[in-house]
Amino acid sequence: MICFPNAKINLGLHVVSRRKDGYHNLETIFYPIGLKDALEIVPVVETGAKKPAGVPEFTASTGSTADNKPSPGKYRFFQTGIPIEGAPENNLVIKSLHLIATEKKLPEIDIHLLKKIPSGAGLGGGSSDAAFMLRLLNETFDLGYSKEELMLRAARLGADCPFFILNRPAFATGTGDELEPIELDLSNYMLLLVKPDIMVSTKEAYAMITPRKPDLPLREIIRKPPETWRELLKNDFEPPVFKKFPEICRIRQKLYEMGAVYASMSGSGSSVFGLFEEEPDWRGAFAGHFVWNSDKVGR
Ligand SMILES: C[C@](O)(CO)[C@H](O)COP(=O)(O)OP(=O)(O)OC[C@H]1O[C@@H](n2ccc(N)nc2=O)[C@H](O)[C@@H]1O
Ligand SMILES: Nc1ncnc2c1ncn2[C@@H]1O[C@H](COP(=O)(O)OP(=O)(O)OP(=O)(O)O)[C@@H](O)[C@H]1O
Repeated sequence: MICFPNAKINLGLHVVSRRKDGYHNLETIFYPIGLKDALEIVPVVETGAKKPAGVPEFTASTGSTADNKPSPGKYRFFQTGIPIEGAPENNLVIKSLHLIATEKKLPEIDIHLLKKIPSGAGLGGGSSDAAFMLRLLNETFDLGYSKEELMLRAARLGADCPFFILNRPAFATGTGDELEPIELDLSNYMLLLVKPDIMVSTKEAYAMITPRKPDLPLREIIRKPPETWRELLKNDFEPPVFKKFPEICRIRQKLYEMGAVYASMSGSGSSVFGLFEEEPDWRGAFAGHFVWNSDKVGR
């Protein structure tokens, strides 16, 4: 079975307070977007033990036998597309698998991850893969977890993960795990997403912030038309991250110069998105950067 883990953007983000566990309470709006990875699991009985055709690299062997044949209850992990930092066994997809394997008996599987969502971008790419892996295992092997049970398990894998189980526009509080779906439709806007060649560590970004109560609650701002957001909707990560990486600030400025109704960094960066009423002339405008566009936000 195959699925397509999507990215998210944050519409406003207030870091409200520091918690005793070292994490932070925040307020943000999560909005799913159409930039997607592809994630497939195939029970080995269907593929035999051969390496799948067209996959250039065998990237992980944890749990496999020396000749790369999976042993019972084990897996093989194939990753293509954008390379992912770190050892394959630390991939969030594998962490999801391990989490479920502590509770349920799973057959041997081959896992294929095609990475299209850049990392260190504030787009939640790794978190989405983790959440979709939980969903995929649940559906493929009929494990019987409810959505709420999956969300609780997702929260153990990362603060952004529960959102991707819900995967619809939501107001988030707590560490990002308390989610309330909201009615918000941006499909009349075009989205332009720009990710410079800068990786922002989420942990470091939080360490640069002095938490504070927001001037205006996000819930109120988001009800106003996007044309008013430029003045009202703030991402608390922007000032410290812009100071450290002025190029990210320049990208936001450029998106406004190109006519964006609203432009902001997503999450802790480094990607920046702009909402447009009409498609701007963006081709060639961000040479050397990762650029993605969609004629309807959310599709
Ligand atoms: C910036 C956001 O993307 C906004 O949606 C998220 O808050 C980040 O969520 P995430 O990447 O899933 O975060 P995790 O992988 O759970 O945590 C990475 C690090 O970020 C910090 N962290 C994360 C979430 C949070 N509410 N408070 C934190 O202080 C912690 O230092 C943690 O060690
Ligand atoms: N499946 C995965 N895809 C991407 N990164 C992964 C994955 N599994 C583990 N990681 C690790 O997580 C780190 C952060 O990747 P991620 O794609 O979640 O970026 P992010 O933009 O920081 O996300 P967020 O919006 O949650 O802050 C990567 O540098 C990588 O080491």
